Amino acid sequence: MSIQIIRPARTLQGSLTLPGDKSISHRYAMLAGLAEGTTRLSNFSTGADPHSSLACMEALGATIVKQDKTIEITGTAGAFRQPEHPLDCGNSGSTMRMLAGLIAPHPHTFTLIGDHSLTMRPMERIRKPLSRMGAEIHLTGGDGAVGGHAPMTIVGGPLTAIDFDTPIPSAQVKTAVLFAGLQANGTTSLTESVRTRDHSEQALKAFGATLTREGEKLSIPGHQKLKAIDATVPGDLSSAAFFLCAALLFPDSNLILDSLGMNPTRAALLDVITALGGKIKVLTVEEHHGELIGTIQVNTMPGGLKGIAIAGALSAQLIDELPVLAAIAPYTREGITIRDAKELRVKESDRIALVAKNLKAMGAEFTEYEDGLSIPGNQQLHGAQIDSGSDHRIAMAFSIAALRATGDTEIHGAEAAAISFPEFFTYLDTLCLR
Ligand SMILES: O=C(O)C1=C[C@@H](OP(=O)(O)O)[C@@H](O)[C@H](O)C1
Ligand SMILES: C=C(OP(=O)(O)O)C(=O)O
Repeated sequence: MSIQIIRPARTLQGSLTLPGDKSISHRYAMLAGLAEGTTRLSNFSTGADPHSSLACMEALGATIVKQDKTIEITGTAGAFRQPEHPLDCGNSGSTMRMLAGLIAPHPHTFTLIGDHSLTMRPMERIRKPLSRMGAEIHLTGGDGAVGGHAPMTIVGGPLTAIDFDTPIPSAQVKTAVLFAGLQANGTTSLTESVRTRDHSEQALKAFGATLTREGEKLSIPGHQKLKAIDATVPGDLSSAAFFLCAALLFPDSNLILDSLGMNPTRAALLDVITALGGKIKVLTVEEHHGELIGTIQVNTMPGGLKGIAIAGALSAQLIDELPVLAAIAPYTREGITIRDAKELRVKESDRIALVAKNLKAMGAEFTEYEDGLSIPGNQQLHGAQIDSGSDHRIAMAFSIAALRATGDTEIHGAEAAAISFPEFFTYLDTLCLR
């Protein structure tokens, strides 16, 4: 396990191009693997998770050529092969859940495995709709709080369209159903309880699929064929979140981020940054395959950080950014409250418990709830030993809290950052002035 030492900083300045978005990279990798022809993707995510998706595509018969951040994927033209070994999804919930929907219509038996963390995560949420469509899915366990989990076996075959109402807000569950519906008999419809990130809808259209939305109802006809694309993956806003929050901590910070993904279903963080007292200037914005890509400049307004209450749909839309928002909450004036975020307990770690443990280590006061945290403002944190719990977002979130603490902070298990953002510590060092 590696330890990274973070020293307090004086301010944060510079400009960055972020590596490609993790969510979009997964989807492009999977749809390219199913499509006919060779897809060329530049600025593909450098995180380990989307590379787990690529490895699964290779095991299913796609040909992958990697050259730095450019990836060429020659697809299977709709016919995945029987893999020789279990499909290893590593640490990636996105890979396991979305892949399940993609492969379930194929006439093979698939075993999906993952690391210790992924093996603890709930999979019943995708088993339910996919088995309603006719897939035979066996999960492990099922009695504990999490319910059935990996290893998962899928006995694939022809599927039938369903009408599905998503009980929990999850873009991964939505995607599993859409990817299965794309290849099923009939038209599959899906209504979301909360509108989650729409990268799958945009990606499906980019690869040539038909998909419609009427109000909150999405419909996808089955038996559709996909065609390869050329695309550039926008910079990852959830990775940018760490530097955006760091910029808020210092009065004279100045941060420019270019080629950044700004999909409106993903960009709630930009509104939160503004509400907290950050000033965001959008310098450019363009659209590519349905995704907005822009350049933004972030500064702080005089008067310090306000506070915010995050609840309801906003919690779902900000789900991956909540750990870093919680980590900077003590430095705000009014504090930050996060509710309706129970999902955080079943991510790569129990993120509510780990945020609480690490805030406490740094000397903060807070209240922990089953579905969130309330963290008062006007608190000075001190350097501490941070436990990442092998969770990338926890390792990075507390590196940001450390920038305004008194004394140095040790991030234990810092290597976890590579799951989504291997360059994180190098970029942080470049941007921080001490
Ligand atoms: O669809 C996606 O790419 C993701 C959806 C979210 O998970 P859920 O679908 O479980 O909410 C998020 O936490 C994850 O990092 C990526
Ligand atoms: C929850 C995350 O990813 P996944 O569900 O794909 O493991 C994340 O990146 O924070």
